[in-house]
Order: sequence, then C-alpha cells, then structure tokens
Amino acid sequence: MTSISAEALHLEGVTKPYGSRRAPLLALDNVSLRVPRGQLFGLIGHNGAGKSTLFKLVLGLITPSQGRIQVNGCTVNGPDFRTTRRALGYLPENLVLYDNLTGLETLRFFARLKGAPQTQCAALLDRVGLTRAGGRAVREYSKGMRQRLGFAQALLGDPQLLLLDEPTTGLDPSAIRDFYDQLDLLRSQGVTLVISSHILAELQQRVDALAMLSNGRVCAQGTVQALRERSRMPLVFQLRAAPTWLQTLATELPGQLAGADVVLQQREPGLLELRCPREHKMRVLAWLANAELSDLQIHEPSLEDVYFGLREAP
Ligand SMILES: Nc1ncnc2c1ncn2[C@@H]1O[C@H](COP(=O)(O)OP(=O)(O)OP(=O)(O)O)[C@@H](O)[C@H]1O
Repeated sequence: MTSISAEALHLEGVTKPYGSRRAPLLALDNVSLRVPRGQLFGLIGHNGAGKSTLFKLVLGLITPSQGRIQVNGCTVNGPDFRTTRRALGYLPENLVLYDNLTGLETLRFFARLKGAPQTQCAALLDRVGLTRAGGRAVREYSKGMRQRLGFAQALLGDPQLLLLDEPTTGLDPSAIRDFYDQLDLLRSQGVTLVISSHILAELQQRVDALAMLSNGRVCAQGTVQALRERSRMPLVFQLRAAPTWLQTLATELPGQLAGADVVLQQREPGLLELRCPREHKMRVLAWLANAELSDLQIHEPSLEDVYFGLREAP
C-alpha cells in the first residue's frame, strides 16, 4: 500500500466501532491526525473518548472498520509492519505485572516477548530509578514503582515511537518531574512520544501539540497556543492598585474600552480582575499604561479552560 505520510504517526479517516452491527458504538469516528517525528504529542479527552482505542489501533491490536494508519510511513498491519512494530513502545493504562517476579525478572520477561536484548534490562531499571528495588518481588512495589517499571518495559528495544496511556497516574510530583525529564531526553534523541493524560496542567507546558477527543471525534488539534486562540477564552488581567484608585478605574474602564467586551470583577480590596478577548489585549494594555497600578499580571487561559471552552463549542 502506498505511503500517506513519512510522519511518525498519521491517521486518516479512522473509524472503530464496537458492539453489534445493528447498534454500533463508534469508539473512534473518522479520526485524522498527524504527529511529526520527534514531537511530544498529547491526547486528551473525557473518559471513554477513545484514547486507549486509538493506541490499540496504532499497535495493530485491533483493526479499524475504515481509514488508514501509518507509523513512520508504514501501514499498520501491512506487509512491512512486523519490523515497524518492533520500533513501537507502549505503556498501557493498566499494565498487568506478575507479582511473584522481581523487577529485573519482569523486564527480562518483557524483553523476551519483544525480542529486545536482555542486556538492556539492568540499564533500563537504572534509568527509571529502580536499580535497588530490581531484586524485590513486584508484589512489594508501590503504585509509583509499578508505573516506573511499566515505563522501563515500554523503553525496551529503543522504540522510535512511544505510546504512553496515562503514564503519570499514581506518581508523586517529583516522580512526575523525573518522568518528563526522561521524555525530554528521549525527544532530544528524536523519539516521538504520544501521551494521553487527564492531568491537563501537566501537559500544557510540555507538549508540542495535542489533539482533543470527544465522543470518538477529534474536536480540536494543534499547539496549546493555537487551541487557546481557537477557544476564544478570555485573557485575565489582574490589576493591583490603591482601593480608591481602583474604584475610579473600574468606573472609567467600561466607557474607555467600549466594544471590547470587558468583564470586571472586584476580587478583594485593591485587586480588580478584568477579562477580555485576546484581540483587545494591546488596547487594554495601552489604556493601562497610564494607570497608577502597583502590579499587573496577565493570565492566559489554562489548558483546562480551553478544554471546556472547546468542548462546549457547538
Ligand atoms: N473491548 C471493547 N468492547 C466494547 N466497547 C469498548 C471496548 N473497548 C472500549 N470500548 C468503548 O469504546 C469507547 C472508547 O473507550 P476508550 O477506552 O478508548 O476510552 P478512553 O478515552 O481511553 O477512556 P479513559 O479515559 O476512561 O481511559 C468507550 O465508550 C468504551 O466503552
């Protein structure tokens, strides 16, 4: 089959129904997305939006009823997919581990399944900070340790494309930071990473781009900034000044910025919050340049704001 793309991951018109033919449930409905090589790409969406289904399709574990999927230009489950499949790493949402095996034995077991060199196992345990625990049975591992072992398993065979399904669930803040440091390192080595997460604050500073799934459809796709602009969520200005001065400001502002769709809210004495659409940012700033403020902060909408803004959009 001809290549539709040389990108790390390319889905075109992918549909996956579950259930009966008469009453199918579309877990994915005409999904198209592109992930360039070397990107950290986020996948977000509500429970049941279709994120895990998308991963399973990319791995060739299930097949779509329509559409095409390519990994590095190779069609999933096509004639050359065996080789490409070896260059895929996957951390499932719920990785099944054998409690009686040690961490090291677990990795060796997965290495055999994957055809990866056994010699990688000790180095990978070290990479995820489990060297000292490597000889202990997995039954004694905490949730975070299991998750790190799962990550090490996904790294077996030096994958070029890593699919990580909610990988930070159960990790404490410092483990989350270590985990993203590892992702940065992998990305700097040219590895492409697709990560699903419900922790939007965690993704917003880190991903190159993301896709938002809702009921099996891609409802938005792009950089966080592009999605911010598309969502039309307002910017929030926090103005600090002497309370009496602020009162004058609050009275004058609506007239001065007529037509700018400004919403004002007195948060506390001396703190006024102003919300307005992004396109009026410079106009607001120009007006505020002459105001006697003691402090000014401008807040971009968070990825969570954007998520709700775009989900609610018709
Ligand atoms: N094996 C299956 N048989 C029938 N329906 C399924 C199967 N797997 C998933 N589904 C359905 O497909 C839809 C998408 O599920 P999926 O697990 O991909 O969602 P998700 O976005 O990963 O959700 P979560 O965030 O809760 O992990 C859901 O409605 C789910 O019930």
